[in-house]
Amino acid sequence: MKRKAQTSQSEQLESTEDTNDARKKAKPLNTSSCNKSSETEPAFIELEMPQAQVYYYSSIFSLQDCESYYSDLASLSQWSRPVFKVHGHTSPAHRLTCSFGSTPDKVYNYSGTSAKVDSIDYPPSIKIIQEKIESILNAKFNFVLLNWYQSGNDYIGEHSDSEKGLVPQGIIASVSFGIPRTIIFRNKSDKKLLRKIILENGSMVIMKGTTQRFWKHAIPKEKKIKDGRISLTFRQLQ
Ligand SMILES: O=C(O)CCC(=O)C(=O)O
Ligand SMILES: [Fe+2]
Repeated sequence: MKRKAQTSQSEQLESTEDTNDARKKAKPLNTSSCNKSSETEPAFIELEMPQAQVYYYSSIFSLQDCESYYSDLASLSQWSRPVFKVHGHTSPAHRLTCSFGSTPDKVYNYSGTSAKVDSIDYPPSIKIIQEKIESILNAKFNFVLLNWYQSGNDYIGEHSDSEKGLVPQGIIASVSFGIPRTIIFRNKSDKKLLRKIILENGSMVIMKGTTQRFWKHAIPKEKKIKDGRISLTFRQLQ
């Protein structure tokens, strides 16, 4: 495997300007397939991305549930602002995070910091959300990292989620509540190859297989946005 392919979240301190520019240039959603919605299996679309497996489920939660989950999650006591240490520089993240895991020893290392389990007691709303997506995906998750972008000034820079500590080629499922935000995917070898989707309230995007190896992703700044978005990124840690 090429070293270049093994990039990690340490790249997230890159300038956001490129990514913002990318947001304007990226082709809107390209879909290669769409399944039919049913009670147990909601509709999803697969993005046309070489060497990646990315699927988008537009609304798996009702509007009413979305509102109540957003306010439950926003009132959690565990939110904090991570500080990244890269090459001797420290820099506070432009978002808040917190994490929950099945055992206290679960740690997700990234970008000179680590997401340690804040609690093994999952708040009831997170349990319900997790059960729902586990049944849709027929998969189990043992760790969830939450991101709270309080306005369009908050963002996550381009990165791929480190395979270290994650089940190789496992699933990362990101569930969104609140104001819609754009996610941009950029191919690592053909940097002009971009894809973007709007992550709507109550939606889920999943990345699996070789996605992290060949693509980066980012939630760029969108300065006009005044409202918040909370994402729950469910992960499979080893
Ligand atoms: O907010 C999101 O949906 C994505 C966050 C993300 O990429 C991450 O936590 O690694
Ligand atoms: Fe990520």
